[in-house]
Amino acid sequence: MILELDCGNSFIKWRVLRVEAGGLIAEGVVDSDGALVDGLRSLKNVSLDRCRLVSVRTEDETSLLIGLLKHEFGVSVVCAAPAREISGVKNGYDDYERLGLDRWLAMLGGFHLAKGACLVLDFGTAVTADFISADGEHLGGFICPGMPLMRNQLRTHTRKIRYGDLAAERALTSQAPGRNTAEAVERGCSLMLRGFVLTQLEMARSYWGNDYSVFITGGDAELVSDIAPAARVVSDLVFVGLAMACPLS
Ligand SMILES: Nc1ncnc2c1ncn2[C@@H]1O[C@H](COP(=O)(O)OP(=O)(O)OP(=O)(O)O)[C@@H](O)[C@H]1O
Ligand SMILES: CC(C)(CO)[C@@H](O)C(=O)NCCC(=O)O
Ligand SMILES: [K+]
Repeated sequence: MILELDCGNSFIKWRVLRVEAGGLIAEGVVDSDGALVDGLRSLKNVSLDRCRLVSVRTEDETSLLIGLLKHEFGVSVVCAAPAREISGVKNGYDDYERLGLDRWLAMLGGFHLAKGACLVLDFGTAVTADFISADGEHLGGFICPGMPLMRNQLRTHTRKIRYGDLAAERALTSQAPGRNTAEAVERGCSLMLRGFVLTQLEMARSYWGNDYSVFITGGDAELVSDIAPAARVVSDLVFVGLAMACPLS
């Protein structure tokens, strides 16, 4: 069985697949290396042989996790690495090694599924947009704060913006102007993301007319998916790209 990991800035998304049929055996989201090991240990009838992972964490943090996985489960680990070109997608950064690997893999996955021009939007801790033309050329992208960062900046830099998780969750059941702090902040930030999506769609249309696909991924995808009805929400887009960048040899 193969363990796949997407190590983001706040969470580690993991899943276990059967090697032959590629069938999903288990999956989860955890907030620490320790919680990952505990989660994997608790699985019944699972024996891990190999692991492939992508990380946007520091080299030290990633090495620590790889060491832990080797020690705990005896797996061999392959790590996605920066590349100038994979599967017809050409990295558009001036310095290709600087492009976030989660963005790169989501782009590979998107272009593979679209078989044409595409816009890839990821709503995680950070929000990213990337444009890939029909010939696989990465035109570049955008990075801005995601929902958790926007919310926390407001909390950190004001005295009186304070509310709990339950209020936050309740606030997001509507888009109407807020009548309390939680509603005002949660809906305000949600509208920032939705406005961002509309701007990206406009830009894509200016490049490609109607001839492009949109992919939305990341933990907060559901906050914006209805603003782009033609978009495909693909929660495992990074894993699609991970399999392309790190095929089982
Ligand atoms: N099951 C879940 N577990 C954790 N976060 C979730 C879940 N479902 C939705 N979210 C939301 O997703 C966001 C985090 O997104 P995601 O997990 O894609 O990225 P991340 O690992 O934090 O960051 P990065 O963009 O660096 O990969 C948070 O705002 C969180 O509230
Ligand atoms: C932008 C994030 C944080 C999104 O997860 C990640 O892709 C990253 O750390 N990227 C490096 C910077 C860049 O892509 O230009
Ligand atoms: K991500």
